[in-house]
Amino acid sequence: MKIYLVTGGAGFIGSNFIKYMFKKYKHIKIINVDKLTYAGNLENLKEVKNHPHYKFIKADICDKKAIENIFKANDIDYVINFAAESHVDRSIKDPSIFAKTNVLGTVNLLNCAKAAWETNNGFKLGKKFLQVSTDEVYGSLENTGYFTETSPLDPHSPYASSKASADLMIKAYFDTYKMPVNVTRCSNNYGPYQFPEKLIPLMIYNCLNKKILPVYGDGLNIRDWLYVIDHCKAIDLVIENGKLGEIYNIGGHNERTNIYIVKTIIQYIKKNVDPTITENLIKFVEDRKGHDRRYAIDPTKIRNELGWKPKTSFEEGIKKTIQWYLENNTWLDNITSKEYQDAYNKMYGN
Ligand SMILES: Cc1cn([C@H]2C[C@H](O)[C@@H](COP(=O)(O)OP(=O)(O)O[C@H]3O[C@H](CO)[C@@H](O)[C@H](O)[C@H]3O)O2)c(=O)[nH]c1=O
Repeated sequence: MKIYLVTGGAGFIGSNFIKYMFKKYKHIKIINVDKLTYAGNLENLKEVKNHPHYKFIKADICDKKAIENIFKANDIDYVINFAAESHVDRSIKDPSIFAKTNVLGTVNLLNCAKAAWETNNGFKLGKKFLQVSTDEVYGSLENTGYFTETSPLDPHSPYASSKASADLMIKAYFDTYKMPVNVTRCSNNYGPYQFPEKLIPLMIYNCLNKKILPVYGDGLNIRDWLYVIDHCKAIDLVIENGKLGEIYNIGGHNERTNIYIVKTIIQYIKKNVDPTITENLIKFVEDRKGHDRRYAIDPTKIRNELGWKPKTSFEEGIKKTIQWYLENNTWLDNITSKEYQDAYNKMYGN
């Protein structure tokens, strides 16, 4: 039975991944290591918490002893490193924790995996370390063009730079030690269980609560949106068939401006939930510092090499997502408790 060590599995993408994998495979074991920061929530995993092949360990990926012990106690086959500080605005306010978790945490995981997997004749067969990275490492595009795996690294925010640094450490472990690794670089994800600091869940939550919808700058920045389950499928394929040492870009050609996203959410909620909601809730606020203009992924490589293609269109995915937040308002209420409210009130008033 293959054993997966999933880090950050209590977060948005990690928890969706664990549930996806247990649905798809009967005979796998998953160990979920999560520090449970504000963005991690065991509620996200309630469906699998009693699964006989699932184990949760509360630990920080920077903690050498804790991670070493996991490798000593289990013959881990795959590491999927989701654990990261992921929010750009937070990184602009306080970069240090991004450098620590995203860079040093990754290096600690690499060292522990290397120690467990390396023999005198190279690495044990069948092992793999998959680093879950981001399209933000490529920087920003103007109106045309796409990021490919060979686009130069040009990160701008402390978050993006920390992820690019981690990617380069992965490269070093492949080039120097021939460690079995892959890097995936995905575009913006959305879907159930996303913490409401990111654009889509924040706008849904605020709209439902008739709060201001803060749009940065002119609202014309573009992101390439992918439904989270399509990302999970891509990661599974890269673990199974990705060529060692390779990078795979993941994206579904769903480019939308931020203002389009916000208006789509308003229209859906107005039509289906509360007819009194209007676009008057939109407030154009000060732009994010160093705000990247456009991200757009060229997914040709993963499509041609591994046969991946996204299943969920943006129109379908956004409806499913809004509907999920509507049906799970207790999840939202719990998660948007004190920390969120304090931050919101500080920025925009009550
Ligand atoms: C939170 C918020 C965001 N925005 C804008 C900023 C961006 O142009 C866009 C999306 O913002 P965010 O949801 O923070 O996502 P973004 O900065 O693109 O980064 C996300 O997508 C990346 C992948 O591209 C991931 O690596 C990051 O972890 C993830 O946070 O919406 C607003 O206009 N108002 C807001 O309140």
